[in-house]
Amino acid sequence: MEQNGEKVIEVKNVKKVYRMGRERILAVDDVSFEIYKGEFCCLLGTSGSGKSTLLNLMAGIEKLSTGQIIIKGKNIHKMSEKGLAKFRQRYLGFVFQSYNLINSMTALENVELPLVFKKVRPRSREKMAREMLTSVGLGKRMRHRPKEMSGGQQQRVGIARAFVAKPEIVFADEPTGNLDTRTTKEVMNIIKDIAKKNNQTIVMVTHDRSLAQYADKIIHILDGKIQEVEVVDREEICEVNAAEAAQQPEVKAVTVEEAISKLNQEQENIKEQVEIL
Ligand SMILES: Nc1ncnc2c1ncn2[C@@H]1O[C@H](COP(=O)(O)OP(=O)(O)OP(=O)(O)O)[C@@H](O)[C@H]1O
Repeated sequence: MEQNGEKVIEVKNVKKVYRMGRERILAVDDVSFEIYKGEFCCLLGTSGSGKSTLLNLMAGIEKLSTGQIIIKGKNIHKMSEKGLAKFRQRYLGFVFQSYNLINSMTALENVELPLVFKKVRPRSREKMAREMLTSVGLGKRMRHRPKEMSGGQQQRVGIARAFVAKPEIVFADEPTGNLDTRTTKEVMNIIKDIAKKNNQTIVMVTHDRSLAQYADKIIHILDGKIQEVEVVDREEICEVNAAEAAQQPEVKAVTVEEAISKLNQEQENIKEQVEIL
């Protein structure tokens, strides 16, 4: 189908090969597509189909083997590391399945983080972060740390952090993968509403067919290849009919090893934030 508007992302004949000793894994196999400004695009496929690899290539987190990825007219894989980091700060936001919040920081401080990297002044960045947290319904949770919030609330902090600097494009990798059905709906609606209001482009990876109903474009991936591109007529989209039974929270004992591993993960998260944001 012909589409009008500004092409914000062009993926051209992209391949990604991983080498594991003598084994060669073709994770993304000659993929081409375009995403337009303001589109909500969903990369849909089963586990191991190559969705996350493709998203990471589009976000410049992974290096491609061949092909081109053009974002806002710029070939991102030709940029220097510094140039790419600046480009990400300016144009891109990220939402992760495991939230990737910094546990030692409050919700407010987590949301302020991209603005710190953008060198926004403290007073303005606090105001922006407060407004963003209020808009995702967390006006009363600003001083809470991630562990003092539910999974859905943590992901709302993750969304506030991804959108606070008003990036043109937000990449989301299984953003509701750890949430129950009711919270998934809330989180998806928040992402969709904020993006529509500001004409932001969303690229979301999921294996969950029911989430594709939020998208304008669904790219079906199988074995690293595009099977089909569906451009959805928004008027025809109907509400998900999924069961709303909230899951029972899991009670789990934590061993000393698990606690140490969590602390190490925390360090990794901070490092990752600094690299990505
Ligand atoms: N760093 C890596 N090194 C080697 N192989 C990898 C690496 N990352 C991914 N792969 C392989 O590439 C293929 C695609 O993986 P990818 O994570 O992109 O799939 P996915 O569709 O996102 O799966 P899931 O939904 O389970 O996350 C898989 O066969 C995977 O084993």
